[in-house]
Amino acid sequence: MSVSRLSPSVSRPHEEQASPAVQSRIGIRDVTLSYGALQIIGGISLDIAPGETVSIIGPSGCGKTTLLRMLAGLARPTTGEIVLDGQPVSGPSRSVAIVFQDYGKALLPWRTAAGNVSLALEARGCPARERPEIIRDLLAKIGLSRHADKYPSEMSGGMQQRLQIARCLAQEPKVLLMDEPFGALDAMTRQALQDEVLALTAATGATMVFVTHDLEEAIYLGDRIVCLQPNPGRIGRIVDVRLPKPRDQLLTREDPEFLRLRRDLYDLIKDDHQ
Ligand SMILES: Nc1ncnc2c1ncn2[C@@H]1O[C@H](COP(=O)(O)OP(=O)(O)OP(=O)(O)O)[C@@H](O)[C@H]1O
Repeated sequence: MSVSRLSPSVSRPHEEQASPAVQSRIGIRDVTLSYGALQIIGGISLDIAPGETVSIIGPSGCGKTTLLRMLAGLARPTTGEIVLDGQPVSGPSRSVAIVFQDYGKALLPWRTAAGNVSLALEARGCPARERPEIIRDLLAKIGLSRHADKYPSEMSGGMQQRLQIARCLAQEPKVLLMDEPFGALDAMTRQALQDEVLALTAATGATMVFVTHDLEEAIYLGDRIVCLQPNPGRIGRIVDVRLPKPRDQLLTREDPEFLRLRRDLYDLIKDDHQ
């Protein structure tokens, strides 16, 4: 499905568009996490609808990464459970992909761009004869067609991050978890990648949880924004983003609703820091 075929809609567009095949529902049920006596996450419950994008914001140390790691099956809740399509998450799964900010560490330096994407295909048992075409398509989608034979060290930060995203997409994840993936990139690259990720999740129907410190990014990408509060990490507020889709870097950011949300969230974050 091409993104341009998606009709613009307002409230909760993810529930109104035609459903692509791979959508997944996430349930976070009374989840706590403690390291020894220190409680990091204190009782979070949240349902994330199939195909929905939820942005997570909150002050440093409030547990955003920890929550994402639990969703990915990389950390276990101390109490409560995470449920993916009705099944408790008990460890990492190929249907859940995670993109970290630190793209340098996520890529294999001894493999080319094509080789790094191939890794995900190999892991999901994709036959060797089918891989070249899929790799070509994915690299084209993220604008790296001409760089297939380059090694990560020969690529810019933005290119490496796009490659990490392509590798995650090769996994054909039902759930895409992103932990400040664009934090280290310049503004133009960041906006281009925001649009690429939105287009790709719209096309595949993947459910996305996106952690960011950037309020505008949270609004631009999200169907909802979850604001976490610290000590221990818990949900302070959930904000619906009723902005038309597909989003547009100029029109969306000029929309009065966007500006209202930005002001609201700014006030909220400011209050949390006082
Ligand atoms: N393995 C660990 N052992 C002990 N404490 C930990 C561990 N991992 C994280 N923490 C603590 O848990 C808290 C939440 O960390 P987390 O990285 O989830 O926060 P965050 O909201 O993602 O922060 P930031 O915005 O700075 O990335 C922090 O106080 C951190 O020091």
